[in-house]
Amino acid sequence: MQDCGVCKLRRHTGNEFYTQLPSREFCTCAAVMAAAAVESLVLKLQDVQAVKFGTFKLKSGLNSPIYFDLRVIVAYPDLMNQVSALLHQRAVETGVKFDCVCGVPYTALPLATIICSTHHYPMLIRRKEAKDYGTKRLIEGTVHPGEVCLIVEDVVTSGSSVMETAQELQAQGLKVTDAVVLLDREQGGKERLSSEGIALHPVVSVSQLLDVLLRSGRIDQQTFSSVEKFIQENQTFTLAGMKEKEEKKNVSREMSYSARAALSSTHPIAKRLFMLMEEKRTNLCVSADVTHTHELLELADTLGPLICVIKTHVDILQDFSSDAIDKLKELSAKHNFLIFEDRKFADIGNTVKHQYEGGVYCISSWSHIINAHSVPGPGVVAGLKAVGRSLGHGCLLIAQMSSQGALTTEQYTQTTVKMADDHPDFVFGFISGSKVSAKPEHVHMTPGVRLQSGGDDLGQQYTTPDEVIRSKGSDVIIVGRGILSASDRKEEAEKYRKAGWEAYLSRL
Ligand SMILES: O=c1ccn([C@@H]2O[C@H](COP(=O)(O)O)[C@@H](O)[C@H]2O)c(=O)[nH]1
Repeated sequence: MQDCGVCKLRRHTGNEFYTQLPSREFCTCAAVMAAAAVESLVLKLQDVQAVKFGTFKLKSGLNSPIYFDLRVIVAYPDLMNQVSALLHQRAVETGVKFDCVCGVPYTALPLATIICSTHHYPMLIRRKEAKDYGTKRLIEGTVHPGEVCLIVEDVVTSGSSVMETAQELQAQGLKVTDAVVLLDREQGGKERLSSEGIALHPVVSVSQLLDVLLRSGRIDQQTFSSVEKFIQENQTFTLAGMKEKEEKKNVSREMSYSARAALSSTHPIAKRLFMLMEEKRTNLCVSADVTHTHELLELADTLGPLICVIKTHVDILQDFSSDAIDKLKELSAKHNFLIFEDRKFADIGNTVKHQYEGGVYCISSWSHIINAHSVPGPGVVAGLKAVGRSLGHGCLLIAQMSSQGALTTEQYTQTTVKMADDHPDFVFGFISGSKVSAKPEHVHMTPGVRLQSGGDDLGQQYTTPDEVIRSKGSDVIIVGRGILSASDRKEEAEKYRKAGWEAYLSRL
């Protein structure tokens, strides 16, 4: 029986696991066992040349007296298992609650795989670059928006790789609160991540590593001191830098429509819409809820230069004709706006396919954009996609409704977003009261807009253009009676165009 130098308790050392502390006392307490595990790990890492001393040019251009190359450990299965176990243990010790795990590409990918396979967590894989075919996803695996994802990394210097992965996950609606890392170089990564709301939990810090190597005679005092000095003098995160970044963040909070058009993952219809919005300086969609085709065409011609989209309810036209539709298509080309038939498909895939393609209206032959409720499940999208995708059309899913008492709950909205994520080749955005997807390629269009908030006597609720675009983060205002009931529709439409556009500019 001896006293433990760490926990101060008297413990048996007999046949149990023990380690020799620097103070030459023995113990089996958890803290000492952890210290022993770290010590054994550090020595093994040096044995396999994952830790090197000398002069190494870093990505930043700096010459470093220490270099970590954790890629080599894939050649040592036992070490891979040991590292994975320690990373997992670190996450458990910190009490982090998480639903899934994502490794930072590439070195941490096999580590995350071992953790997930051993402890039965669903894993997500982050691609460094999107494929230019297939789904074009940047995150592979099943994403459940709202779930918490734990990030796993091998080495952290500035924290930027962890941050990039966190941003991709967050863009999919996941929460990222914690990251576990094998080795923290203590150069500001922890502080930087903490400033972004992510707690970093290292298994070993560079100071611990240097201590172990010095104590075990693997490095001399001079090497120890030169690395310590390098770390102190090469911090990547400062309070001044953070303040500057905060200031920049406040100035530039949102991506422009044109930047979003340029993203490779943006759907062709969304690209066209973003580009024409920027070109025409308008995010106004007029809801042409009129009952005669002459009025529809007059509206399209008069308001054409002021709008990005004309929204129709073709089934309220009393004199629908394919001739009128041909004229509407001509006006769409003349004034460069898109046509959106607000049909709100909501049936099984086979039925919506017929409704979209055939019947009296042959919607797929003239409408660039259609929309659908997600309530029937993914079949509704599959049915519409079977018709519209090859025609280059796109679909908006109804994630929220503007009417009082709408049944579009938070969970319904999230499931709708997931459905959109599963069909990026056809669904390019949402009908919603606010931004429901963090993906910049998604377009959000909001109905129930008027210059004065309020409502009608049938449950419609109105929000102002500024509130919709600036505060709620939507992209397009859909205005019907706000314009249609004005004595001068063109003058009124210009007021909405201006209000919507100024709100957009204010968030850039
Ligand atoms: O949640 C929704 C979805 C669609 N609409 C449609 O938008 C217009 C709004 O017309 P206003 O005259 O501006 O109220 C109309 O065509 C609705 O069918 C919506 O209002 N809310």
